[in-house]
Amino acid sequence: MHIDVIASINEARAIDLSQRTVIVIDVLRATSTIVTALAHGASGVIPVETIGQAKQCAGTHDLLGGERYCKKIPGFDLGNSPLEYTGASMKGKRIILTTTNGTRAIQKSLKAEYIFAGSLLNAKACAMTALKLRNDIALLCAGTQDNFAFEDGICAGMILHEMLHLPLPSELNLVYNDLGKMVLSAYRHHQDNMHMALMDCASGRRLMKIGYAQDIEHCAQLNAISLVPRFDRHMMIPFSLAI
Ligand SMILES: O=C(O)[C@H](CS(=O)(=O)O)OP(=O)(O)O
Ligand SMILES: [Mg+2]
Repeated sequence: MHIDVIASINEARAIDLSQRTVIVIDVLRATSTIVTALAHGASGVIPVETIGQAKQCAGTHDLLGGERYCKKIPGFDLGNSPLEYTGASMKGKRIILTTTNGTRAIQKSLKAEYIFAGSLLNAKACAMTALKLRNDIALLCAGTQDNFAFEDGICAGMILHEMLHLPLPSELNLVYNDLGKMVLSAYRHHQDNMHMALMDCASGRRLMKIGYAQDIEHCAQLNAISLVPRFDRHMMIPFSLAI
C-alpha cells in the first residue's frame, strides 16, 4: 500500500487521487474544528470554498461558520475556532464552513474515493480507518496559502507513525514517499511537546498574536477524539464502515 504525503493543495494537482483514500489535514484550524464539531453532536459540516457559496447553502436552521484572515466573517454565527464548536449548542446542528485553506483542500480532493478530515485530535482513528479500506492513501496537508505548513506536516507524520504501530497483516507492506520519511521523524522529535511545537510555528504564532492561544492548546491534543469525519454527499459526517 502506497502512502504519499502531499505538501500543499498546489502539489495535489500533480497526483491522481481517484481510487485513493485522502486524509485532508489542516490542524490550525479547519479539520480540528470539523472533528470537534462532530464530536460534540453536530449533524454535519458542509465545507465550501467561498463566502457566497456558504450563504447560498445555509438553510434557516443551519449555522454559518468560517474565517478570513483568521477572523470570523461578518454576519456569520461562528468563526474557525474549534472551541466555538463545543458544548450542547452543537447538538443536531448542520454547519456550513468556509476557511482559507482547509475547506479548499477538501474541495480539491473530490476525485478521491474516500475523503477524511484528519488532525492531531483524531490521528490514530484516521490511521486505522484508512488502512482498513486498503486503498492507496494520500495525506494532503492543506498548508497556508499554497505553502507547506509545519503543523499539517507534523500531523501527517503522526498519522504515518500510528499506521506503522498498528498490527498489520503480513501481506500489507506500507511504502511511503520521501516527504513521509521527513514528517515521520519530525513528528517523533516533537511528539512529547506538541503544544510547544505548535506555538512556535508560523500559523501558531499568527493565531497567538490575535488571541487564539487556547485554540492551539486544543488542537495540540493527541488522539483525544476517535471519530473520523468523512466527506459524503457534500457534507462531512462521522464515518462508519457499516455505511
Ligand atoms: O483560521 C485559520 O486557522 C486559518 C486561517 S490562516 O490561514 O491562518 O489565515 O484557516 P485554515 O483554513 O483553518 O487554515
Ligand atoms: Mg491551516
